Amino acid sequence: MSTPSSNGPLPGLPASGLKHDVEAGRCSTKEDDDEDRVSSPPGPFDITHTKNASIETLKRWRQAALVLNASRRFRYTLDLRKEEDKEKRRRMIRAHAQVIRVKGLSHLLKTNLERGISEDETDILKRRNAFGSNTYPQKKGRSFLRFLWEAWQDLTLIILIVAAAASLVLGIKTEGIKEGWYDGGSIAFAVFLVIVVTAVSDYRQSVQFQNLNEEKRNIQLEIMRGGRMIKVSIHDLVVGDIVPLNTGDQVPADGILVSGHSLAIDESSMTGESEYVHKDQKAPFLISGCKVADGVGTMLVTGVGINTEWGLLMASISEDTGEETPLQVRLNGVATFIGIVGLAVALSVLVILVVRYFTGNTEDANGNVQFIKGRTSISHVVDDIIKIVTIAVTIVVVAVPEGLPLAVTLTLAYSMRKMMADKALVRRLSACETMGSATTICSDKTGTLTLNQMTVVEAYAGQKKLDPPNDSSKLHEVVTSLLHEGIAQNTQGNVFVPKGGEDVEISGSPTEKAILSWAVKLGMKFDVSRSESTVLHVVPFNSCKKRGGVAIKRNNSEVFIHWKGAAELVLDSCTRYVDSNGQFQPIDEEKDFFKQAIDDMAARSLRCVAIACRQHDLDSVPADEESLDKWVLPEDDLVLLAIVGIKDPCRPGVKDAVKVCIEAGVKVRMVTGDNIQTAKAIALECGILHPSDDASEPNVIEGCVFRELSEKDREQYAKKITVMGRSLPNDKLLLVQALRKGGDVVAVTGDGTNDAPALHEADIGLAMGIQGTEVAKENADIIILDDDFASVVKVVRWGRSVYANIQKFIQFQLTVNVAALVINVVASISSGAVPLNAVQVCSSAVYLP
Ligand SMILES: Nc1ncnc2c1ncn2[C@@H]1O[C@H](COP(=O)(O)OP(=O)(O)OP(=O)(O)O)[C@@H](O)[C@H]1O
Ligand SMILES: [Ca+2]
Repeated sequence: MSTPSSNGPLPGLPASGLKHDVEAGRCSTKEDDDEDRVSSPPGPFDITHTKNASIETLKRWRQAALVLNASRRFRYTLDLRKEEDKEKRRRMIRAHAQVIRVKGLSHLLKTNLERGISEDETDILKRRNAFGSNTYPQKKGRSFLRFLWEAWQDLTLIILIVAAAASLVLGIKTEGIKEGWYDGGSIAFAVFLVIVVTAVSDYRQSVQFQNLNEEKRNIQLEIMRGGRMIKVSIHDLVVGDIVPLNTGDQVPADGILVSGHSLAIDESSMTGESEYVHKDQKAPFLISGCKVADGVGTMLVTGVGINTEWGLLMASISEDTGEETPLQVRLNGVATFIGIVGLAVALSVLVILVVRYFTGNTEDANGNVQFIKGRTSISHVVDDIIKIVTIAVTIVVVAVPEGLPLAVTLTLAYSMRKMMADKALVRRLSACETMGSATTICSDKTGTLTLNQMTVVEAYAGQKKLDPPNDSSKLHEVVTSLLHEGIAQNTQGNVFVPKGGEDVEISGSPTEKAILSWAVKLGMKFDVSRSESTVLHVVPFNSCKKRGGVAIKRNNSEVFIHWKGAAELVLDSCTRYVDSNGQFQPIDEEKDFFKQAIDDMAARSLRCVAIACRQHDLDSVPADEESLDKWVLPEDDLVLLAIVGIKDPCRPGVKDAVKVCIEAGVKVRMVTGDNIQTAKAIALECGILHPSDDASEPNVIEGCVFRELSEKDREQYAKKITVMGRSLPNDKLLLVQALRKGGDVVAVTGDGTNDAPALHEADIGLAMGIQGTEVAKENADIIILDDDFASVVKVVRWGRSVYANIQKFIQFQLTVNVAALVINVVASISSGAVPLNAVQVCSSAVYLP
């Protein structure tokens, strides 16, 4: 498509009049510009760069996207006769507009849409200087003084501060400056200690959370530079980069869609709209910070860092880490309650003692009545009353458990630090304590219990088993070429062959990588296979469908549809297979053979994927872009090409970790999207299931059975489920809901976008740090940085230690407080003196856990 600079005004032409705004340093669209032109302004690097322009531009762009259809339609609907004709033209132009727009932009940004920008450092540096880097200034957290100021604002401490002041005054008054300050001074010192320690602990926590957020934001992503996929930090992204988007990713910068299939974006973080927004040629603008809810695509980065709306938002908010955990809230309540009780008791004692004093019921050390009306001097009375008040103050001080809230804060901070050291990134402090009471863990299989390092170890192609699996010598060329075509085109992965003859680099999801590298060993030339046909439509793999497909048109105009997905499901849609002579044969008699092969592999814990294809009439392929985008690829009447068994070994350490859980009374359940047989085999391998266990329903269950149950039955079944296979994302959610209803405290681990609802619903959601998608992490309370199930167990352990520590401290604190209170009250009423004074009790109260 050439640059249509000479096309002149065209009716209904989308406002793709991209003009490079030299002042703003980026491209903008002129809304009511009827001329469609892509002007060629100076290159992107001789442009000055201003900050707010991108947002303006973005807004204008959004409007522009609306203009693409709405306003134009109004202008031209007046002439009804020509309407149909124009609509046709419009549709055609719209289809091309995207290409023009992206081409124009990529031209301006000196980006190759297929290969990305070059890997040359100076080029990247130039881009960074011209457009900024993809970072934004952090808003500073609260200062230490702020924490200090907040630390004393607590009812128990206020009571103590007042008591300290009263005690100081009374003490000095009765015993003189030299000895009278002891009581008041020691209370003040205890209060001071509590305030400082609380502030220091809170401050450290806030700094820690800030660092965590920093770490969380530093997302690693794969981008295309110089024709190869490379892994970079999100902060290293520059304008002009080509970034592939997959389900679950976060849009890393502002940009425009280059190409995509079924791409749905969750823009709720920016717009508050919970509906997913479909992105295609008509709405190609991608906003930084939003999440990919479904589909795949490729974007061209046009704005980074502070020049995006997301960047501005991030720079203007500071994460609030001041939330109190439920345990903190509860214990604060307890402390306040005890404080109030102490206050009430002290007041009653005060009243009783004063009444007894004035009614002549008290005696001094010599056994004389203290107060005789008309005889006792005023100064004597004042002295005696001060003594009584001192007793009351001491009772208050003794009763207030000022160390209690502090104990929780410190224990939580301690556990959190320990969890961090054990590779668990705590996003919500409350998760630390909730984790301690978890009664069950629902874990997914792939990546958590297994290593997620997949290799094809068995393969059936044509009618026979390949032994070794990458021996293609006995394969008929029809099978080989169909396989090559299907695998190369039907993938979200990539194969890069370095020019120097080094090892090929394969990127993509672990499953994709395994299949691609298998195909490479079978002799597939990725680039060649891809160039022999063009992709018409893609149905990206997702966990609901458990298969992914692609429609391609060969250079000789033949159309083929390739599918790849969960083996037994794809096999069900197959009616034919290719035999050893390259002939398509009906599958009927052989179906059992293939079924047996799948069961066999699954029983040996292999993940099975089937590859199949079918031919399609060129005539029945949707003609225009719009209906092509909505084309539902036929899934039936397939020809089976191959079934592969992929090994994904159990993590070392998982078996022990599961054992620890079981011994600690935490039930481990496996919920996986994989084949039930594979799931069972892995469950046996890592000790979730014992060979002696009953492996029938409902212990081992398929997702489809569970989802059909009534709500009540689900609750019954859920308790017994140990392994759930072939589950849909929603099944996991149903299980968590059922378990919670049954009274369990549920922890869920997950990595995929499909796990997000369950992670959110769980009492504690744990997302995987390496394989986990951004969506999963966003919905989790804790991120397991090394993806290892053993780390999950460590989190449980530290969570429990929070409870154990606090329990011990409460026992200690309450014993001291209640005992001291009772002794002092009884003694003060009976003898008019307190045996335990503030110095004694305060010093024990600030004993720190
Ligand atoms: N890229 C892919 N292309 C085609 N089929 C795939 C692909 N990835 C996985 N599969 C098939 O889909 C099945 C289930 O995938 P799904 O995403 O639901 O589970 P998972 O998330 O990988 O597993 P788990 O739930 O244990 O983490 C797999 O058993 C496999 O057969
Ligand atoms: Ca998963």
